[in-house]
Amino acid sequence: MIEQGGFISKDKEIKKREKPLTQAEFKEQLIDVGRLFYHDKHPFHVAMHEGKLSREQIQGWVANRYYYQKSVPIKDAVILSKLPSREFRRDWIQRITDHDGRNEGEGGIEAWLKLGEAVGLSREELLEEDHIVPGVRFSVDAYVNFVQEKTWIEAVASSLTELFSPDLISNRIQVLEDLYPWINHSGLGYFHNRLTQAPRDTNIALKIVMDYCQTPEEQQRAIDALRFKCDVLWAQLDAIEHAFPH
Ligand SMILES: O=C(O)c1cc(C(=O)O)c2c(n1)C(=O)C(=O)c1cc(C(=O)O)[nH]c1-2
Repeated sequence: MIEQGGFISKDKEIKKREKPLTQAEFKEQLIDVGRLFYHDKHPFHVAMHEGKLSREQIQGWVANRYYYQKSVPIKDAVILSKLPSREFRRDWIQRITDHDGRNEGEGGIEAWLKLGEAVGLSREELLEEDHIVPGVRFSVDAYVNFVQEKTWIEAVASSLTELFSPDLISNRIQVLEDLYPWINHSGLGYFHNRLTQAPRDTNIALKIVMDYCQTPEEQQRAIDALRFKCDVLWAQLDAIEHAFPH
């Protein structure tokens, strides 16, 4: 099904389909994209989970991913502005509050700054963005541009990588606690919070995508959007790995 170089030959068949996939087939296709292309399989994550990353590599990852963290609520604000109903907006706005917080000292970005401190980086270092490498900036910006340029439903579909994040993140918490004893474990709150936030968010997003993608073309565009997002996550790790080699 997957060819080396990243082509799913199955996709070509779907593009030619005249009938839409059933709901079950459509969901299976989405899950397949994650199974094949999600960043849990990236060599940098694999090395992290084997306890093989140095302090500098962990710090490089945390400092660079700060750029993703700070950009996520911006892309969600773009999606919010495009959603077609107040019911959808009521749900989606929660994502922005989760990251930005309602008050000073709250929210996911704040929690990420605390993670920075837990791995030995000052808040200032993260906020100044001195360690962010071009490939990370480019890939994250590509995600924000994608949701700006594409239809609202493709933008929603691109968030579905989070279907796959709870397994990765719960393993990551265990790994960071067990294999990196120099990290201050009280700084891992960000990841604990995502374990409830991500499933809640993806239940909503998946239902919207399943309900609204009815034609073969709409279904294919959602699958492609999810594949694009996997590439965004993968490209970030490529850039981090290159800047902080094993
Ligand atoms: O640590 C991870 O592996 C990971 C992955 C993802 C993802 O799969 O997109 C997100 C996050 N974390 C995350 O923390 C987060 O807030 C988030 C928001 C989104 C999104 O696309 O809206 N993905 C992710």
